[in-house]
Amino acid sequence: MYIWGHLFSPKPFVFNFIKMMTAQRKGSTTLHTCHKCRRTILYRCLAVIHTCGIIALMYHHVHSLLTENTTTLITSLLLLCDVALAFLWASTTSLRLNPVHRTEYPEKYVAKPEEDFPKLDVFICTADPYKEPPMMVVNTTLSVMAYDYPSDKISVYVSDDGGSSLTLFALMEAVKFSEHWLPFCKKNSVQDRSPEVYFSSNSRSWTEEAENLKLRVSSVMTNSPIILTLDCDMYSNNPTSPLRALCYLSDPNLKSGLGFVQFPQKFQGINRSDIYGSELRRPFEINMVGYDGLMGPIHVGTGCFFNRRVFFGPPTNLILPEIDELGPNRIVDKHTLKAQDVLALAHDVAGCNYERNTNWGSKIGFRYGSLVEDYYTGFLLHCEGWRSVFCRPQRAAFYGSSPKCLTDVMGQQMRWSIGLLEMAFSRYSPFTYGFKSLGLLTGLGYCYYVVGPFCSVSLPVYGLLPQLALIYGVSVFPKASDPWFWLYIFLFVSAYAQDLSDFLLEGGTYRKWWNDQRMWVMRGLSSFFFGTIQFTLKTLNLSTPGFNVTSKANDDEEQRKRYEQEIFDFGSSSSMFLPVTVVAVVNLFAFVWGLYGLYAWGDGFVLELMLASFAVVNCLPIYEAMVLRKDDGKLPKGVCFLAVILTLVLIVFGYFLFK
Ligand SMILES: O=c1ccn([C@@H]2O[C@H](COP(=O)(O)OP(=O)(O)O[C@H]3O[C@H](CO)[C@@H](O)[C@H](O)[C@H]3O)[C@@H](O)[C@H]2O)c(=O)[nH]1
Repeated sequence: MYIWGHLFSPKPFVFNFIKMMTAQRKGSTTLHTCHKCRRTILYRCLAVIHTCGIIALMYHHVHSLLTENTTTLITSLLLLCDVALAFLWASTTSLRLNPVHRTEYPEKYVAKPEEDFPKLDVFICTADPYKEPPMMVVNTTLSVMAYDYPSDKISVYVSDDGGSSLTLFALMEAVKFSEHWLPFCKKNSVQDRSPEVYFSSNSRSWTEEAENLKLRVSSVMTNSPIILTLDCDMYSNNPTSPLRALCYLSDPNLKSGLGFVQFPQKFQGINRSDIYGSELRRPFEINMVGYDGLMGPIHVGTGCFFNRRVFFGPPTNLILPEIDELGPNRIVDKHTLKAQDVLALAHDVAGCNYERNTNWGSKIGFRYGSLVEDYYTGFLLHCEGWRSVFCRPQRAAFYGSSPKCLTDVMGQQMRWSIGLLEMAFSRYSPFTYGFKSLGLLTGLGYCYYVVGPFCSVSLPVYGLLPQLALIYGVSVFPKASDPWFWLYIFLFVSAYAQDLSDFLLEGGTYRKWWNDQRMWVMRGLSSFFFGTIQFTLKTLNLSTPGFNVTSKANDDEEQRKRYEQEIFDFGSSSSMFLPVTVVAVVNLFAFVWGLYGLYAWGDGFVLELMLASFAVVNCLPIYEAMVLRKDDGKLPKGVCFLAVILTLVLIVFGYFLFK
């Protein structure tokens, strides 16, 4: 672990941007404001109507089960899937009932005396110099060191789980460079403080263990009351972020119970219509404003300013660590920083075996037990009674890099789904734990993520069963002349319309929404599907899924071109896409067959046909990658061949099910 920051000579800090804004806002002393989103009333009304629709659908299923003997298995399967989807809808809706938007006024903070600027420890983690190029780590480090904040109060702790000499060397060079870079940025009011971004801009104008170690070492050396956690690729894009966080963390009305201020994750280099849904707008922005009106946003691992006290028990019950030097309230004299005994202790608490027989990871610090340690830790902190705040300045606070290859996107989501399943089946499952302390809406909101992998059951059923039924002329949905037909239409339109409006109201576009909803289905049929299998194998002790670091490097020129041209890249190891390819082929077959059937069977299969046509439109990139493309990003012949074989097997299986 390397430590930089206030080891440099302190430079006077200049708040040009802030001074400018101060002139505009003299008078009021409020550091932040919060207002409810205007859509709230409409959303609440829609929630009531949609709930009635879901109850009616359940009644319809149960009634069919009791009265129609022939389709018991099919109706039971559809009922099961609808229960999972209804729960997913309910958990999303809990986040639509009280969304809020906040504004903070960092320009007012600057008027405060210097002692009101608490010390800030920044934790940056890296693990793999191939997937996370050292220059990326350097840029992130320099960008936070150049915050509009007293330099002598910032300490940066970088941990490298890969132990790379190259990363170490790059950081040592960065230290030398920072002596020029920091004064330059502040003197010239540069806003892009990641050198890479600044120089490329034409305007010129596992981790939680890696985390607890930094928590202890920083306790010994600086013990700053505020901690910022960052992934190595998340550079600072807004130098006022610490002051914005302080607008909340220093507020006497909030401060005793405020655990953390979470900024959204934003990504650079995403193509125009975001074909892989990489902006992750729903988890990182839409849902966050919903959580913010309840107990506060979930923790998403990076871009988060913590109150150090949050790691030592509930707000009303301080849990002290095993040695006094690690306590959150101890004041460290900066002159002792380089003392031999301090360094020796820092070395000691960083040891691999230090945590044995202690509360680290269970009652104090970041919590162990899931591959989504951020979500897990945030959940337990909220259960302890801590609150959080979502801070989304107009100029994005941080930018990171998102995977640009579909296989990497799916790999990352698969890891998340395994982590979420670990949580779902743990003692601290959001399904069963915490409702009492969190309240119904926040509790349901936390379930939103853990219920996601369970939809990997609903999607194949909805992607295959009605289509196979259509092929054999068996109807599983009501006919167009049946009044229940309109219930299905209503539920589909209502759910999708709400999803679209969420997206548009939080700054998305129609094209991005379309791609995002397609990725939701693709994730369900690949990442979540294989994640569930991996989790099952892990539970049976047959495999141990690890933390496969997401690649942030993008060296493949052809792949980069395809991404920029918005062409799907299925990569070479495409077995991950077998289930979704099978679903694509079955739906195409059912769609063509259903069109013919429309003449032969009349209006009996309108819903089945609509479903198949919706799937076909969504699967257009898959058909293209199977048949029309010749480049390296196409679906390999082996996967296409297997998909066709499996489709035939399913059609034969359908014969026994429906005939
Ligand atoms: O053994 C490890 C593995 C990862 N990392 C670092 O952890 C960070 C996140 O890893 P990444 O591969 O980028 O994971 P993502 O899935 O892209 O990250 C999201 O999801 C993770 C798991 O929920 C969170 O830890 C992250 O903060 C969050 O941004 C990176 O800086 C890595 O260098 C380590 O330090 N040690």
